[in-house]
This record gives sequence, C-alpha cells and structure tokens, in this order.
Amino acid sequence: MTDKVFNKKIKKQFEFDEEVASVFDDMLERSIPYYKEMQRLSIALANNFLKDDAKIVDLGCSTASTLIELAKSSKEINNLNLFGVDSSEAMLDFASKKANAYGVEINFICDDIFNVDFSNSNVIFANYTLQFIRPLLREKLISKIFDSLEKGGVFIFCEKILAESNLLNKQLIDEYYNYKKNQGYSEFEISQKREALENVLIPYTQKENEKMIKEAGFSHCEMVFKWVNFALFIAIK
Ligand SMILES: C[S@@+](CC[C@H](N)C(=O)[O-])C[C@H]1O[C@@H](n2cnc3c(N)ncnc32)[C@H](O)[C@@H]1O
Ligand SMILES: O=C(O)C(=O)C[C@]1(C(=O)O)C=C[C@@H](O)C=C1
Repeated sequence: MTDKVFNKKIKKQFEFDEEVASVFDDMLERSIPYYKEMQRLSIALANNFLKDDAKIVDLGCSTASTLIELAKSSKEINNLNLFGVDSSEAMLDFASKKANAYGVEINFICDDIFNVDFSNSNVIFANYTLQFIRPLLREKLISKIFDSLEKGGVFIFCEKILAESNLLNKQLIDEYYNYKKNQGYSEFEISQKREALENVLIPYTQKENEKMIKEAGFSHCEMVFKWVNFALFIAIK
C-alpha cells in the first residue's frame, strides 16, 4: 500500500501505530535512500559471523523484513534462532503475517527493548532504531547490546546522521528532501512529517555514534555505507 500518512494535517507526533504500520514497507523504501542496499549489506555482513544454532536479534524489527531476508539468504546454516523485538503491536501483527507467508520462524517479542533479555546473541541488528531512543538512554542501550553479545559477536546498525557543520547539515537535508520529492512525496507531506518527527527522531553525528560504540567496549567500529545523511555501521565485540 502507498504511504499517504502525511498527506493530511498532522494532529500528533510521529508514532509507529496501525496507520504507519499498514504502509511501512512502502514508507521505508521511499523515505530511506538505498534502504534495500543497506539491508542487503547488513545481512551479508551478518552472514560472515553466523554459525549453526546462532542467535540473531533484531531490535526495532518493525515488519521483520531484515530477519525474513536473512533467513532466505542463509539456508545452509542450521537452526538459526531469530528474535524480533518491537514495542509496536501493529508492526508485529504485520511482521508475524509476513513471516508466516514466507515460512520463516521468528520469535516475536512485543515490549520495550529495555525490558527484553536478549543475552547470548551472536548478531544484533538495530536498523534505524537507535535514533528513536531518548539520548539520555541511548548509551545505556548500547551497553546492554554490548553485554548481550557473545565475544566475537557483532552489532549492525543503520542510522540517519547529522553533519558536523551546520551549513553542510542544512545542505544535506535539502538533498535528502529532493530525494523524497523524487520518490513522489509532496512538499506538504515532507514538511508534515518533519514536524511530526521533531524531538522523536534524534540523529547523532557519525563521530557521536562511533564514540558511543567505542565507550561501550566494542573493539572495532566501521561505517560501511553512507548516502548523504544515512549510514550503516558494524561493531565487533
Ligand atoms: C524505523 S523503524 C525500524 C525499521 C526496521 N529495523 C527495518 O530496517 O525495516 C523503528 C522501529 O523501532 C521500534 N521501537 C522504537 N523504540 C523502541 C523501543 N524502545 N523498544 C522497542 N521497539 C522500539 C518502533 O516501533 C519501530 O517499529
Ligand atoms: O527522517 C525522515 O523524514 C524519514 O522519513 C526517515 C525515517 C527513518 O529514518 O526512520 C523516519 C520515520 C520512518 O520510520 C521512516 C523513515
């Protein structure tokens, strides 16, 4: 279904509710440049760290696209244990229908990430999820992710990011809005969504993300892909 959520005057802040969930796959593909490529890369990188019986957790899994694609791409690995965590019931309704349709077994947990025990993981994904975690809690979450990984495990995450310079930041955001226009979003839809996301989606710079990762104890962190204001990182424990 085509995303028309912000085609009308907004009444509330952005939420992962039933309306957003019902068009979310279209929203992501048209709102995040190279969404599919960053997902493909996330999975390809994860595959290098997978072995039989591995535990893989997707924090903020939304409609479970990443876990479903991962299951399809790693058929030669036996007994993958897939966990999708999300606090939006609406997202997980779509996720479980999609997983059933693709015949992929995923354990879905509908709760806040902070309440869920995902210890002994081999791979943890959080694609476009950290940006929705309050800055005051973000470091605590990164530490929890670090503690929950087995040694040698990896944390793979994508984020919307800020530039260091205010001038460049404005230019990069203009470039991003041009991308959205080319995807068929009107100026009105773009500005309504920008307002709805204010103080809800809080991006960090590349350096801030890397600093947080290093301070949690990860031995390596690489930015693997970047388009203007979106980036994919991998961190190794
Ligand atoms: C932008 S979406 C993630 C997209 C998805 N990872 C993908 O690549 O297709 C962010 C998701 O994180 C979930 N989320 C945000 N904060 C959360 C929290 N504290 N606990 C659990 N889920 C959360 C939202 O419900 C939403 O589904
Ligand atoms: O920043 C924006 O305007 C976006 O539309 C990006 C973004 C994201 O990065 O998660 C914001 C909300 C939705 O989850 C889909 C895409």
